Amino acid sequence: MTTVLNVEAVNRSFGERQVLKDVSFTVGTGRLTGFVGANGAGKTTTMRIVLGVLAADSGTVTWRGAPMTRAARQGFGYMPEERGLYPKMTVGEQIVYLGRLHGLSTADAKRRTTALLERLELAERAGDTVEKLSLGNQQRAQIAAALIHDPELLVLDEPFSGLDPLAVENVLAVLRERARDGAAVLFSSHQLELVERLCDDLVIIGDGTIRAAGERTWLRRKYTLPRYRIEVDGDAGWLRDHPGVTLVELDGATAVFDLADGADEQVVLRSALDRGPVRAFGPVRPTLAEIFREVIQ
Ligand SMILES: Nc1ncnc2c1ncn2[C@@H]1O[C@H](COP(=O)(O)OP(=O)(O)OP(=O)(O)O)[C@@H](O)[C@H]1O
Repeated sequence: MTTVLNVEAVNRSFGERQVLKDVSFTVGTGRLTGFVGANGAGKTTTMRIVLGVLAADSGTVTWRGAPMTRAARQGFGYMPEERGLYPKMTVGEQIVYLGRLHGLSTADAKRRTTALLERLELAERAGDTVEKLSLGNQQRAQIAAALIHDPELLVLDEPFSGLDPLAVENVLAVLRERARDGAAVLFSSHQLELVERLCDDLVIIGDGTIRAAGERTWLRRKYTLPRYRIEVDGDAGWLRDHPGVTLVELDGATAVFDLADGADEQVVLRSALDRGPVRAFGPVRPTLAEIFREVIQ
């Protein structure tokens, strides 16, 4: 991965209220980076600053190691929170028009629009005005608008909200293709299960402060408690009296337990094997929702 976007020590206030406090994180090429946080945590404000729609009070945003320029931003794709397509223009015309604004020839813009609408399963709606589309299809049209010029950086504010599960899969596949082709993708979402499933990297913001950031698998390991799950034949109740073990859950043959500092899970496994077959044994990794709850406290 190559880090291309670097947000460093960004602060921003509205009136007396500081809504971003020393916000720092990076976004790399070829990766999907999920930006998660509660309502009002500062996601949209951060994205607007990255896109230059809003100025930071202090701090820097660099692109490929250099200060952000207007030219660099022209190569970005942005799907803002307040969706901005013209309601009375047809979807096809609108995407072609946006492609032209980004410097594409008419022929190229048309060719790309056809391919993109096809890929987003919106080809049949190309001749419809935006106001006639369902909300989910309007959303897909917005995504097409952000993608028409093959942006190097895609910044999407809640791209999955309001999409049905099949549309989520479709949009997700499209974003993955873009990442695979070398784009950097940053998107915000409230849907933690979704973010957990699809992101390579995560940035968690709470009350204007970055609470955790990094590779998803690394974050999950980092926040893993010394917690284990075991499944045996018969009853696992004997674990209750095992040194170093605190039972969290016991359901017949299955148990979840925490280990005291310095205790060795292999000792517990051996004790279990001494009693009979062990069907499953391993660490319990926290879900993103659990990490989120922990770091947002
Ligand atoms: N133009 C503005 N003027 C005053 N306050 C603002 C402005 N824009 C945002 N805020 C405040 O800044 C805080 C952060 O808002 P922001 O929209 O960045 O959060 P968010 O994480 O995107 O939330 P949501 O998930 O609800 O969209 C909020 O308290 C919001 O009310």
